[in-house]
Amino acid sequence: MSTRLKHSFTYRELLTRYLQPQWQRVCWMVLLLLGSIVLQLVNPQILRQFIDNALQGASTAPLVLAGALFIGLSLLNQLLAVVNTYVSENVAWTATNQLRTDLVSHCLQLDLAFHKARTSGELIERIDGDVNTLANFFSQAIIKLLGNGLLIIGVLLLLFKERWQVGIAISLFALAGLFILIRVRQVAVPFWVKTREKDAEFFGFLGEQLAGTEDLRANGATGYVMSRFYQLLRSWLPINMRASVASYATWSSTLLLFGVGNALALSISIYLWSKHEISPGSVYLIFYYTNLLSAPMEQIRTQLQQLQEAGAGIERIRQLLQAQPTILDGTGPALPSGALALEIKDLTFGYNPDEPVLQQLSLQLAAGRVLGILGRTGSGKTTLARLLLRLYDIQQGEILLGGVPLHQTRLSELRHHIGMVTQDVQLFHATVRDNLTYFNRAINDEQILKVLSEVGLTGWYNSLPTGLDTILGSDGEGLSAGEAQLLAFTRVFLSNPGLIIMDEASSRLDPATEQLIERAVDTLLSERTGIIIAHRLGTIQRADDILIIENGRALEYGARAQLANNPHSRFYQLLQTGLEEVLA
Ligand SMILES: Nc1ncnc2c1ncn2[C@@H]1O[C@H](COP(=O)(O)OP(=O)(O)OP(=O)(O)O)[C@@H](O)[C@H]1O
Repeated sequence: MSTRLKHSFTYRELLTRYLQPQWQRVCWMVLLLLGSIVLQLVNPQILRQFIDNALQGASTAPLVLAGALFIGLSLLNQLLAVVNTYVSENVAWTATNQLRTDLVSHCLQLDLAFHKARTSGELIERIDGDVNTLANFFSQAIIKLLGNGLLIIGVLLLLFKERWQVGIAISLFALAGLFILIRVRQVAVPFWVKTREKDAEFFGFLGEQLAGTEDLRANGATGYVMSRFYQLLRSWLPINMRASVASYATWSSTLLLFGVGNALALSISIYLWSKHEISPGSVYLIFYYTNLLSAPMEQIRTQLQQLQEAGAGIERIRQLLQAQPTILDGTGPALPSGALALEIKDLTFGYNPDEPVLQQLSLQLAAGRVLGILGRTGSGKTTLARLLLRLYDIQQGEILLGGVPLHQTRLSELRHHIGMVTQDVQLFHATVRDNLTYFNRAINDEQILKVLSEVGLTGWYNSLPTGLDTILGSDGEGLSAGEAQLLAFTRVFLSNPGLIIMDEASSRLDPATEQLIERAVDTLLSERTGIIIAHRLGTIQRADDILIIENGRALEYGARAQLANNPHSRFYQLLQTGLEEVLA
C-alpha cells in the first residue's frame, strides 16, 4: 500500500485510489443517472398533455400514443434503475474489496504486540463492518447527491415555468423541508453511534469465546460465558430499541412533511384552477412534480447520513492504518544456506522495556549444533524463540544468524531459514497439501509423500478419503495431538530451514507416537542447527550444549557432556533430581 494513503486517508484519497481505476464504470453511472433524471422530468409533461387533450375531447389516436409513450418511458426508467444498480454494485464491491485487501495485508504486517492487544472480532469489525459502510460511499453517495440535487432543481425550474407563484411556494417548501429533514436526522445519529460501539464489543466478545471453545468447555466456563453473553444482550437491547424508535420518529416526521408539501401544492393549484389560470392537466402536473420532490429530498437525507457513517468508518480505518509496524524489514545480505550458526551478544529484552524478561544473555552456537534450553515456566524460553524469529525486536545487544545481524536481513529470508515447531500446532481449514506447504505450489506431491513417510504418517495418510486433497477441519479438528505435531514436523521438513526451534511437546503423547516424534526429531536435526526448549530428559540427551535460564538470565551455559560430568553444575543436579520435578 502506498505510504501516501497511510498518511492522508481523506475522502479525496479514497476516491482517487479506489475509483480512478474504474473510471469507465463511474462514467456509466453518471450517464445512467442523468438519463433517469431527464425521463423523470419529461414524463409528467406527457401526462399533462394527455389529461388536457382528453378533457378537450381530442381524438383517440394521440391519446393512445401519449399513454403508450408514458408507459414506455416509465418502463425505460425502471430499466435504467436496474442497470444502474448493477453497475454501482460492481463499482462498490470492486472498491471495497480492494480496500479490504489493503487492510488485511496491513494488519498482517503489524507487530505481534498489536494483535495481542486486540480481539479478532474487533479487527473483523474494522475490516468488514467499517468497510461495508464505505460501499455506498463509493458507489452512490456523491453521484446520488449531485443527481438528486439536479432533479430537485429541474423540478423547481419546471414549476417556475408553469407559474412563478407555484415555483416560489414549492421552492420555499423544498428548502425548509431539506433543513427540517437534516435536523431531524441528527436526532437519531448518537443512538446509532452507540449501537455500532455495542456491535463491536459484542462481536469482539463472540470471536474471543469461539476461538477458545475447547478450553472453555474443558474448564467448565460455559456458564460464565453465557452470563457475560446475557449481560451483553441485555445492554444491547435498550440501545437498539432507542435507535429504532429514533429512526421511526425520523421516518414519520418525513411522512408528515411530505403530506404538508402535497397539501400545499394541491391548495395552490386548485386555487389557480378555480381562477381559470391553469388547466386540470397543469393541476395534475404541479401535484406530480411536488410528489416527485419527496424521493430526492429523502435520498439526500439518507446520503448525508451515510456520508456521515462513512466518515466515522474512514476515521476508524485511518486509525488502523496509522498503526505502523515497529519491526522494520531489513535490506541487508541473504542468509547462507545449510545449517546456520547463532550468536547472541548481551541480549536484553522486555515486552515492556522497563520490565526485562531476558537480561544480558550471551551464547554462541556453531552451525549444526543443538542447544537445549531449560528453565522454569515463565523464565523466558519462548520469548527467546520469538526474538530469533523477530516477532519482537530486542532492546539491547545483538543477535547474529549465519554471521548476519538479525535486523539487517529481510524478514521473509529469516522466516524462510528458521523453522519452528511448537506445542500449539496451527492448522487451517484447507487441504492437507496446503496445510503442509503453506500454499507453496513449488513443493510437489512426491516430496510431501516422501516426508510424510519419513515422519511415520503413511498410515494416517492412507486413511484420508481424498489423499492430499482432503480438507482438514479448522484448528486441526479430528487429529490427535501427536498427529498434529508430526504434521508440524512435516511442514518444517518441507521448508528445509537451517535453524530449527522446537518448543517440545511435553505431554499427551502415547509411547508409540512419542517414538515416532523422537525419530522425526532425529532426522529433522541432522545437518541443521537446533534449539530445543526441553521439558524431558530424553530430549536433553540430544543436545550438544545446555542453557539454563532463570528469571531471564543465563544461570548456566556450556557443553552438555561437560556439565553432566560436573557434580557442581546445576545441570548435574537437575539430572539427579529429574527435570520434570524441578522445571514443572
Ligand atoms: N506477549 C507478552 N506480553 C507481555 N508479557 C509476556 C508476553 N509473553 C510472555 N510474557 C511474559 O514474559 C515472561 C516469559 O515468558 P515466556 O513465555 O518466554 O516463558 P517460558 O519460559 O517460555 O515459559 P513456559 O515454559 O511456560 O512456556 C513471563 O513472565 C510472561 O508472563
